Amino acid sequence: MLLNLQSTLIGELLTTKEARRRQQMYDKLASDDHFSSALLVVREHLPSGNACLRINIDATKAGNVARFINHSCDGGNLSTVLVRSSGALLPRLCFFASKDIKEGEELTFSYGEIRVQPKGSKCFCGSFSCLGTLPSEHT
Ligand SMILES: C[S@@+](CC[C@H](N)C(=O)[O-])C[C@H]1O[C@@H](n2cnc3c(N)ncnc32)[C@H](O)[C@@H]1O
Repeated sequence: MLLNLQSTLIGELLTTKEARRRQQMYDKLASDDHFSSALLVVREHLPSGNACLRINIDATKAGNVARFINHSCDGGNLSTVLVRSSGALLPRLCFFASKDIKEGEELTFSYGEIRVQPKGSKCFCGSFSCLGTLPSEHT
């Protein structure tokens, strides 16, 4: 069976100041193996490369099923797209299947390319292109 998947990430919308505060707190808690955060910083870029929009979505405490999607270094089987609906102040971060997904297959996407903490949290994506650590950026 092939899935036709479309989902939106729901979570708290944070100011950048609050996102930075929480990220520091989550990094400390991450030393405990049982803690997992779901704070995503989405940046939209102009063709010049400059960021023109930043959205901080924290689904750690309140969110929907999309908060359980793990990272894969090979890009996974989902793509993220910012979708704008007329009348909405902010775009929504939506996930679309980027390839055929078999029943029971784990849903994954790439959390990003940058790793500012080379000895950061270990990545267990298991893909051939796994870099060994999860993506990390200065928030
Ligand atoms: C959005 S949550 C994903 C769901 C999470 N695994 C859970 O069970 O709640 C993001 C967190 O999951 C963990 N995670 C996601 N992808 C991972 C991977 N490839 N390897 C190791 N941990 C991962 C990290 O702790 C990360 O901060």
